[in-house]
Amino acid sequence: MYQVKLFNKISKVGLDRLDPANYTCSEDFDQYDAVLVRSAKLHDTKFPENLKCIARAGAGVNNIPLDRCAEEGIVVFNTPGANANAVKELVVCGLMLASRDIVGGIEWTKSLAGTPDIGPAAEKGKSKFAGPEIMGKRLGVIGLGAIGVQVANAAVGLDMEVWGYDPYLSVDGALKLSRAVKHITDVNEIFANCDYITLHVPLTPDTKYIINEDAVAKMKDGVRIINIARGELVDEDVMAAALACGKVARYVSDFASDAMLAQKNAVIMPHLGASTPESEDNCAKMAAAEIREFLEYGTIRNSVNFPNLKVPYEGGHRLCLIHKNVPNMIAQITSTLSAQGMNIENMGNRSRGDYAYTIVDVNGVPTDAVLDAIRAVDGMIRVRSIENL
Ligand SMILES: NC(=O)c1ccc[n+]([C@@H]2O[C@H](COP(=O)([O-])OP(=O)(O)OC[C@H]3O[C@@H](n4cnc5c(N)ncnc54)[C@H](O)[C@@H]3O)[C@@H](O)[C@H]2O)c1
Ligand SMILES: O=C(O)[C@H](O)COP(=O)(O)O
Repeated sequence: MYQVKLFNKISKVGLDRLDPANYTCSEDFDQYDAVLVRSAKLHDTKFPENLKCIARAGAGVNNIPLDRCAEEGIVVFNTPGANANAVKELVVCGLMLASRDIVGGIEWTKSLAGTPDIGPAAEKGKSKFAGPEIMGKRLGVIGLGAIGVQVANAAVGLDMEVWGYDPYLSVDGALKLSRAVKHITDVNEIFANCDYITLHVPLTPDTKYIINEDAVAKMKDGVRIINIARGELVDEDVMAAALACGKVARYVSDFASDAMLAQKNAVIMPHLGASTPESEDNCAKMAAAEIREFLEYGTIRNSVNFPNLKVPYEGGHRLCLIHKNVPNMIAQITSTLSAQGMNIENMGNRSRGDYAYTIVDVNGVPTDAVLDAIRAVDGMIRVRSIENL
């Protein structure tokens, strides 16, 4: 029986994919084999020794200590693209919120409740909330991954002129991107030329404060910025000053902070990007499938800290080995197994940065002595023997 610790509320549709005959899910476990999480911060969480994997039902993994997990042989997954449509829809809404003062207008209209002749009174005040159309304006999309591509294509459909920047654009992303999107290779061109800028990069040490004093100084007066990606991508001191002087006409963000809530021209939402039943279900289903494939077969799919690897199972007993990516590991694994009298029926190996993953199917159930001998190989991080495969 595998125990799955829930650090956030996870859609039932996903939890239902974890067969109760083999899995129990709870928020209360101290010992657990797997974690299901959304945005809960795990940096200060001490993980139990039996934790094997963490599945983030969502895209951003900045809430998870990826390096520590890699060192401890804990595989971290996310669910690429599973909430991209939900975010794209909120960004389209964000373009409108960044244009006309829709929120201010709604609040003001509410304040008229009970006013005699409310219709004409509302008409009289509406010009305060007017703003430009997006058609024909230039939108800069920074980050062309699952979300950025969808946002860029949707904005083309709304007759915007779209510029896109992503130095690591994948082949898949390029194939999905509308040909009408102008590919930009220097982010400063986006800063200098766009009327609207939307952020779709992960939060990493490289992207923190991508919107900083230099970037804002290059921007057009009255630029409108949408940030449904992460609050820390924007230096809020800089943004507060830019909003106060009108350099940035409006900032639409999905991340609350006192500094931004104090700004008249900031529209702040409570991290609503992925909060649709469809995307919550999609993310939870994908995350549950990743946990099952890993715990039951050793397959790694959509990991953010280990290589992906699937070895078709054709019989034998499966060993899953997480180790350092250093010379001689495979030779040591195979020679250790053969010294213990075991034959390798099938195997696969992939590496990623400092780490590697090997799946070995052997011709019998390894004894504790065999497992201990493999554990003793220099550079080995974790040895798991899959029972009942
Ligand atoms: N508000 C929400 O609820 C919500 C929901 C989903 C995702 N997000 C955020 O959006 C981010 C992006 O999500 P995604 O699903 O598109 O992820 P993704 O991994 O598919 O795309 C990220 C893209 O950013 C690119 N990138 C990385 N560094 C870059 C840089 N310095 N400049 C330009 N591009 C760079 C990558 O090459 C990749 O194509 C997530 O990491 C998360 O922080 C927020
Ligand atoms: O990175 C993500 O997927 C989003 O920020 C969604 O976070 P949530 O699952 O906490 O809504």
